[in-house]
Amino acid sequence: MSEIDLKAYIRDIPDFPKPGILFRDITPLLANPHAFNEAIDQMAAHCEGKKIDAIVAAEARGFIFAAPLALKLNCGFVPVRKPGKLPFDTHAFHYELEYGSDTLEIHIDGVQPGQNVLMVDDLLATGGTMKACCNLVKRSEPPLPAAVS
Ligand SMILES: O=P(O)(O)OC[C@H]1O[C@H](OP(=O)(O)OP(=O)(O)O)[C@H](O)[C@@H]1O
Ligand SMILES: Nc1ncnc2[nH]cnc12
Repeated sequence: MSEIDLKAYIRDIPDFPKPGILFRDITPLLANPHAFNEAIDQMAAHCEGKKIDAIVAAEARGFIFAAPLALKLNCGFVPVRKPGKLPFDTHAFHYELEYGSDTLEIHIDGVQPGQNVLMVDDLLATGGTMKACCNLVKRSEPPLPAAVS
């Protein structure tokens, strides 16, 4: 059992970036290697006994947790990025955020059919980013070829 209270490393900033938003600032946690490591360990503990082939995460803050977790779980890391950043063919999904809207993209071959995928992010607010990532992964599964007999 850890002695580290991870919540103590998350700073609340009222009215950022807009009035009415309580921003959960994770930079104090990232600045402390013990707290950061503990956060990754706790995420990994949730995955114990599960077969995970790939982690999908959205830039930018999702990457911070997804990359070390992928190494720890010995699985692949599939980036979801803002438009125009991925060089190969992409699927795109438009979604609403707590303070705006955005589009995210994934490479069409980022996730292979049949893979067990873990979605990772630093935080859920409306859940819009997570939902967008789920939609992108669903679209990555090419339809099954028609069956003939
Ligand atoms: O549940 P939601 O309402 O979707 O909000 C959570 C998302 O918002 C933040 O990302 P943001 O788009 O601000 O980008 P950033 O990671 O580049 O800061 C955060 O890192 C999550 O991905
Ligand atoms: N309240 C919040 N704090 C930090 N990041 C966010 N992304 C979306 N909503 C957020």
